[in-house]
Amino acid sequence: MLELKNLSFGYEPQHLILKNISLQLGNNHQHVIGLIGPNGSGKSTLFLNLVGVLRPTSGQIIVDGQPVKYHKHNLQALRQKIGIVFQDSDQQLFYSIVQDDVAFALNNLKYDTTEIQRRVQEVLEELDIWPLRKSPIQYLSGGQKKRVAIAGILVLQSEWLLLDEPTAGLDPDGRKRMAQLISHLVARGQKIILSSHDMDFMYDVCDYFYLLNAGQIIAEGTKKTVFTNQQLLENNKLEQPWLVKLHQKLGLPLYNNAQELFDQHDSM
Ligand SMILES: Nc1ncnc2c1ncn2[C@@H]1O[C@H](COP(=O)(O)OP(=O)(O)OP(=O)(O)O)[C@@H](O)[C@H]1O
Repeated sequence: MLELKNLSFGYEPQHLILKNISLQLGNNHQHVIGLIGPNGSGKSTLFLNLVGVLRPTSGQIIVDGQPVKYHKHNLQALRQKIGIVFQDSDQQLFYSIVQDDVAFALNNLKYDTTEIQRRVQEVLEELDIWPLRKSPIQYLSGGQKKRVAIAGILVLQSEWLLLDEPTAGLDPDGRKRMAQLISHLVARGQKIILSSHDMDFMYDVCDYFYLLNAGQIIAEGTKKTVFTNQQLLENNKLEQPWLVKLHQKLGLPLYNNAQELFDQHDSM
């Protein structure tokens, strides 16, 4: 479990971006946790605190009962426990050949060569980019780069995966594949925290939400609790997902995802 205890953070100490956040992630069968909030509310900053790239100004992060320590070897262990995929894939790719890039962290951690090859192949196949393994990264499209960046984290087999704006720049097919990838990862036990402004996507894939505004968690709950509260969404400049609009404006049942709606329609 990940726990934040009175966590505050400021890039400058006198100007706090995250303000006294306390929460427990991974409780109550939460598998895909959505972090939502308007631009500049602190979502990426919170992610960077969770993976130890940024150090809280005050308060603590506790991972499986142990407070995070910021020595180099502790941070290396933390990154094997919590992997992050940045919004901008260019931030985490080294512009080498795909398979070398994906193997980079495992090489750094001095894994055995056979194990590295096995994991890299497994993940590239899983993400459907095995045919690209020998391609130079600079020749890939944005969506392909995103998958390579995810592959480079998945090979670490971390318990937690943080995805910052995973659908940014993806076409509808890429977006659909991302949703499929998330459900596939969750089915095999991966815990995911993701942040996105695409509320339809978030509604589809997440099972619990935290709403961040001006560095504070101002609401949390299931998709039903958060997304049927129109005032809360308006106050925080968030779009209501189309399935919730169908429910509230046309009186349809509140479906969990589009597939549920279409299955229901087909069986009529
Ligand atoms: N490196 C930095 N130095 C100083 N201030 C920063 C830095 N990075 C972010 N900020 C500020 O911190 C605040 C929160 O930014 P952050 O990127 O965490 O928000 P966000 O919720 O992820 O936003 P968005 O939805 O636009 O991606 C903003 O006011 C931003 O200007």
